[in-house]
Amino acid sequence: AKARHFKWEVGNMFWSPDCEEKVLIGINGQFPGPTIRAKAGDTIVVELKNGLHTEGVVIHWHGIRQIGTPWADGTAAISQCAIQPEETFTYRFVVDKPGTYFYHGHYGMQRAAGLYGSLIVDVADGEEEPFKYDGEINLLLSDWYHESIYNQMVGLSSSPMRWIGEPQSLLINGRGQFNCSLAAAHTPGTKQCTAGGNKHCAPVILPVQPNKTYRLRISSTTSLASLNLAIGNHKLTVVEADGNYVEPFVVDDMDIYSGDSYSVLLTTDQDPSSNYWISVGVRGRNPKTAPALALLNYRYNRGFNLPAVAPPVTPLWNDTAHSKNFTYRILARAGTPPPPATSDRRIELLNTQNKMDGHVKWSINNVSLVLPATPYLGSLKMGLKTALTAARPADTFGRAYDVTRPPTNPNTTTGDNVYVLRHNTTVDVVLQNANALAHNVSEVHPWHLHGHDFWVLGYGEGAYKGDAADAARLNLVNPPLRNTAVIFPYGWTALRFVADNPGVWAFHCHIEPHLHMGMGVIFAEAIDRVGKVPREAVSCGATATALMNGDHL
Ligand SMILES: O=C1O[C@H]([C@@H](O)CO)C(O)=C1O
Repeated sequence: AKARHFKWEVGNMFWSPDCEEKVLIGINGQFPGPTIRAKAGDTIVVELKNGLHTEGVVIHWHGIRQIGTPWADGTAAISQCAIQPEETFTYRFVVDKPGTYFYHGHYGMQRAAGLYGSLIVDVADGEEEPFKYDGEINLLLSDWYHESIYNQMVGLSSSPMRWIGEPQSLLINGRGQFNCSLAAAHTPGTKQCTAGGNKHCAPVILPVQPNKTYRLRISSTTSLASLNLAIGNHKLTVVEADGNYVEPFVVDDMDIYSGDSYSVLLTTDQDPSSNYWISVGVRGRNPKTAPALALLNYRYNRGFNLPAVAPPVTPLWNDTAHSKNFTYRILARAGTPPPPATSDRRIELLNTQNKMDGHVKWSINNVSLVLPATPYLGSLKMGLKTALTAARPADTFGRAYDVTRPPTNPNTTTGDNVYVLRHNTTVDVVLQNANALAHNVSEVHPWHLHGHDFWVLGYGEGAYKGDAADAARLNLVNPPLRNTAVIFPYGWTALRFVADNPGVWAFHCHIEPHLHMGMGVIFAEAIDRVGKVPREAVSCGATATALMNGDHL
């Protein structure tokens, strides 16, 4: 294992991801940010300089558990103080497990401003992946809005709320099409996009050799959109999800929610005289965004040789049965550690869209998450009295709540939503979906846990009752290990994890506007066992004051 050093500077820059020039947040003048490639067991060292003019920044290493380094998790107000303009913070952490990961901003809505990139961990020297392939292709998926994140945040926080709406384009490796289609010949009413030369928005062309097997690494850092990916004529064999091997299964198309990552194997066994479409479309919300297209370029065809046939059609956005069919097929590969047979605590989290003084919020057991001025990791480690508000949030919600209807009295409060977890306890979380404020609306929410993988024990329809029928829906034999799991409309999802990583960890809906509107909780885990927090992580707010007054970390 070795240490891999990176010197990065985050900055605003003009960029045209879909050929419309906007300002986004890039790294070292690149968008998306540089890809980190490492081997399992390596230490990653990123010296991150904040080159933004007037705001803080942090970077979260999505899927990396940060075992023993909770201060490097990159969550503003949770694990560290935001890095101020011109300041440098050094992230130092071990990538312990091979897999497909990514990194992104975790302060306000900076992820949606383009602050993201890929993080790929290969097996350690001398180890082998449990499947074979000849080459690799990386697909980092995102969605893109033409309105700045500042407009978006003000709109979401206003009364009445101004919703951000659907994205203007979907991006593949930071490139998308707006107001034109690569497949205009098959898409009535659209203009043909051109080859693009070296423009930021030049279409993605992925060269492959015939009769080989490729590992496609696919991850989604979308702000809002749930995606579906398909490749014309080709089947996909799913082998990895969120840095964990899954029992291989074959699909024609796959759903990818924000926060998910996958590896799929693709064999280039089709007619080599043609190129093939890679199509990424919207699921789960009535789409207003055109699919993003890229080209699988069989050598030695010209790269910009458009397929004669239409791109694969994205399944209907509200075909939830299709989504469930895909998700339920994801099971742990043989050899994955099974979950403990029982748990020590069950936390049931009812997700509701809600109102507060005319503002629209998302709340969890009727409390909407608000982050504090002083990050939790420092304030809890230093034992500051002001770290937590008086009441701990509830472990359950009223069984009488009707999840099939809008809230009868939409009236939420805000709170810190900090759940205190005891070291090495096994925790079950049941995420309960419900009807939103409007009638007959219940949305998909991908929940992401920091600091851990969890086993996805099962899914159910309607209200979770915790009875024998619900228990029978749980898989304790080969549930997949993941860090992101979806709750389907009007349904529930049950997770299990072991609280074996002291730190303060966010657990939240990965939809950027929903987190902004309060859709998350915090797990404060075995704080007394957290190691020495670096000063740079706590040099703000009440922890800075305490340090000046001679308190110790
Ligand atoms: O949080 C949300 O708000 C809007 C809508 O419910 C109100 O405009 C929407 O689609 C969300 O996901």
